[in-house]
Amino acid sequence: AHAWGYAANNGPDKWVSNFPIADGPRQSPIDILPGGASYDSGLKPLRLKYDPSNCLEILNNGHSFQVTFADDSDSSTLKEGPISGVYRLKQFHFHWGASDDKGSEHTVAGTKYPAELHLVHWNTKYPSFGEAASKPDGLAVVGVFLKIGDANASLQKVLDAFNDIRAKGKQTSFAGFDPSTLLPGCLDYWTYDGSLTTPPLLESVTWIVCKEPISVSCEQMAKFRSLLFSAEGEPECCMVDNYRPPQPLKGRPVRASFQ
Ligand SMILES: CN[C@H]1CN(c2cccc(OC)c2)S(=O)(=O)c2sc(S(N)(=O)=O)cc21
Ligand SMILES: [Zn+2]
Repeated sequence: AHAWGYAANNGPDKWVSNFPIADGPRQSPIDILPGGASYDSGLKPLRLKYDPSNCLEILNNGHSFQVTFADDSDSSTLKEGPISGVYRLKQFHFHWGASDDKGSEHTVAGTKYPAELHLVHWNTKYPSFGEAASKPDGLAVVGVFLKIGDANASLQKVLDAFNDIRAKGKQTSFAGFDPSTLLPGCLDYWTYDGSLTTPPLLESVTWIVCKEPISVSCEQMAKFRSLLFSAEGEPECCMVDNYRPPQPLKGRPVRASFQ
């Protein structure tokens, strides 16, 4: 069986054959309707504390690129917000389009952004990431939209590492990066119960989607699109449109931390 991807023959519409949960009750992403979200005054502000010394490496996994963090202590964590307990940062990655009119996974009243950042955290009530990944409260992913504007100096540090990871399977050390420099100034968010947006599509994610986007320049978007889905020695295939479209809400409430 060929591996999953984003092409016509192995893309989002085909995932259900190997991952039947693709048609499950709490799939992600979704189209967020601000008018349909209910303000919940009980929602706390997000409490994010990241230690740059936990930053380990950057790798091209053939679906996206990700920056991986050491998660053997509570030094890079997400607390409060809609969650209870302590969740540890495992990795962050992005999804983007072939052009600036698409690329995000979540949409806001149908609006697509050119890219979306995901910061993946796991619940330390479970012994490991792998254990947590299959539990209904196992993961918490903070989503941040990218919008075309000024060049983003913090993002540029990540893009400068791309020459070493152009092809699938390439990785290189990446140290001392503080992911909080990728967060918007305002941390107002929407939250709902969902899933991973890629196989295995596990329904274990508390989604926390920031209302305010961060900026990215056109030139920086071009750099994202210079990565390859393909491995060295294979026909080159540009890594673009690595996003799953919005999935049915199926009656789920979407709460807002702001009025
Ligand atoms: C390939 N992408 C996923 C890889 N991971 C995963 C998760 C659980 C189990 C597993 O294999 C058993 C792998 S992951 O947790 O790093 C995430 S987070 C995420 S998203 N876009 O919803 O934020 C997609 C993936
Ligand atoms: Zn993602």
